[in-house]
Amino acid sequence: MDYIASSKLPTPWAEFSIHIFVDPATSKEHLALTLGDVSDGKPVLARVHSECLTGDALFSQRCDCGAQLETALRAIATEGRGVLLYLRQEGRGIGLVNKIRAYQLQDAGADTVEANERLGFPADMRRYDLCKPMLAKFGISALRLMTNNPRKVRAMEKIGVQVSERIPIQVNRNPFNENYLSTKATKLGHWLKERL
Ligand SMILES: Nc1nc2c(ncn2[C@@H]2O[C@H](COP(=O)(O)OP(=O)(O)OP(=O)(O)O)[C@@H](O)[C@H]2O)c(=O)[nH]1
Ligand SMILES: [Zn+2]
Repeated sequence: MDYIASSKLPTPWAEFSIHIFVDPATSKEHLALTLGDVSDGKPVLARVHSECLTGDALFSQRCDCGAQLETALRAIATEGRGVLLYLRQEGRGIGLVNKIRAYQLQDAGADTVEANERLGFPADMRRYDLCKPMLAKFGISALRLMTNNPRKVRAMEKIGVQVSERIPIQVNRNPFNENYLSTKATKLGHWLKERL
């Protein structure tokens, strides 16, 4: 992972620093937002967020991504310290074209996992090994991770990033993402309570 540059990133909640990395293996650009002193060795409040153009930028209610992104940035701002990794693995790694194809299948009745499988993909193709060098750049080795995804916690521990605490991030359950969230719970093993 090649580190390229950093700048200020003012947001409605805090003035973050934004850092751009490029993965030479894929030429993908990945981002990190940091706030405060994250290099003091104490576990850092963190969100490891995979790109969802429709949810993060276009306000889609089909998923919970946009609300999770905002909630995570607000939480980091409130604490005055933290990191958000923004990984460009759209559609759980299948890319934007195939995610919209999967949505088309979902509109016809498939759930998110069945739709991926019908397109010839596993349910989740994401990789998290790139987080290690990104976090190392800021001297971060332990996280208080905001996630409901057990696979993400295991992946962090596998690459040698300690998860000292898992913080639930359940937001924006609505009629349009009810099935998406229940499929996460039943097929992907997410820790999700029935009601928010
Ligand atoms: N293939 C596919 N990907 C989807 C669908 N809905 C959302 N995504 C993608 O799912 C990913 C969501 O990533 P995260 O926000 O890290 O969520 P998560 O792995 O469920 O875990 P937490 O939110 O941390 O609990 C993004 O890459 C989205 O683009 C879908 O219906 N099909
Ligand atoms: Zn989404």
